[in-house]
Amino acid sequence: MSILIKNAYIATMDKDGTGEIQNGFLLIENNLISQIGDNSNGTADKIAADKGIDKIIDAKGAILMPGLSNTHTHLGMTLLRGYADDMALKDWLEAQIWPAEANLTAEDVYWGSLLGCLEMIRSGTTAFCDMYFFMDETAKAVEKAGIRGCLSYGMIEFGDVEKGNKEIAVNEKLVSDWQGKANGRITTMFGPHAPNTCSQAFIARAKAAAEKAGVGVQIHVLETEAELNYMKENFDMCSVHHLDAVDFWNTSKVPVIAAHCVWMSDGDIRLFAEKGVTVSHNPISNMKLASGIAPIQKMLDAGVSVTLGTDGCASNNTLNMFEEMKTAALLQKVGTMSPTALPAKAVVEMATINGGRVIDKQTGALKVGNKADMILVDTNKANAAPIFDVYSHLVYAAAGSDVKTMIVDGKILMEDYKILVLDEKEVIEKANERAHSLAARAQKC
Ligand SMILES: C[C@H]1O[C@@H](n2cnc3c(N)ncnc32)[C@H](O)[C@@H]1O
Ligand SMILES: [Zn+2]
Repeated sequence: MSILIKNAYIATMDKDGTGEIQNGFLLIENNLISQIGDNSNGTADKIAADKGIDKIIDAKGAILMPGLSNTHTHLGMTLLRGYADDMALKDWLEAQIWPAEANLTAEDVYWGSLLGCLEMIRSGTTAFCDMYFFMDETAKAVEKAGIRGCLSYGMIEFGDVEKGNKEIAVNEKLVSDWQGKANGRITTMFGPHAPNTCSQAFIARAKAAAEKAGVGVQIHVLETEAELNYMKENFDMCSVHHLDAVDFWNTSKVPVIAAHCVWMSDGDIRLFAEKGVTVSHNPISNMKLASGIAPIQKMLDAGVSVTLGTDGCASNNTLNMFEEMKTAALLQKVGTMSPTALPAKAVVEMATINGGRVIDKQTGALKVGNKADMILVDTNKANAAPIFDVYSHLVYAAAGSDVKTMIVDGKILMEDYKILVLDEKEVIEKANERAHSLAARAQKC
């Protein structure tokens, strides 16, 4: 299968390469990008005449860019969108979310995950990094929807060794069953939940298991001031140093993603930069739960690789990375009282190349040899006139609903706003049904 995209404004997001191409073309052969370049001399038409191309997309009036990577989700939780709002994290989890999740079934997570995939396709996310339960179901949804997913099982052990053994075994099975499946679109990680819900010994075990399996690890860390205080009271140090004591942040063997990182000290930031930890910044969730403002500009200045995530749909309440990009930029500016903090291009890099490469090294930028994961953003829109700077447009003016076409691993998932891989109506209906049934089981209704 070959796809030739022509007449596009291309934002390659290739940090060492091309940058932007005003009138560009891009050739996809099988699942890889095989050519990319300037089309002002009609190169695309010459390629089409020379080679038999299966599909030609005229992208005039659109921005072609890498698909967005959402590096922190709980996809099955999409069923809990709007289930409990306007609460602080601890209360929200303990009084509302965990009791609801105690009633989850595999079928709930399957339809919740498919709904999440649908929303991600519609709003430009080609890859995501997940931590949840019944992960076989999320894997099946990813397989069907055609996007890219890095899946971990959310392990909560609360210092119970027996429970810890079971949790590790479940995550190990996820890795052995799904790593590399769907032509490599599905990858896996280990997901110890957080330093205040899992013991230090358990988190160290999870890291060792990840290294043994050759997959990454992801964790929530320093999300709230309450976590920081709890760690200081109980261990006389913050979460970052508590885990550094067992060498958790060492990334020489496998990648480590730290979600939230709101309450990081300057020393914690230096340590993450030295160790090569990837941070997943979740500004909307942090604002909604009033967790605080992560020092993202400081992290970037220190050389930390920062990416963007939505968190679960119940604390956001969407999976829309365009909203996340705009919020990230605005929050950092108001948080530092500096309008130069987190400029637009840095935000787009967080959502594309930085996030992409932690999920799959061959994604996140449009360049020859990378996997063909990309989107077309429609600029035939009132909110897209005029465009003086493509990054400014993408962060401050574009909407997730401007995404008109998505290709993942060389396959078209949405073309001209039409979803080709899922029955949209069925997914929405079934997800609604499962959500209301879950709420009834959890005695919410
Ligand atoms: C994997 C586990 O993480 C929970 N979860 C969802 N959102 C957050 C958050 N912002 N912080 C911590 N845990 C969260 C899920 O509800 C699930 O219980
Ligand atoms: Zn989370």
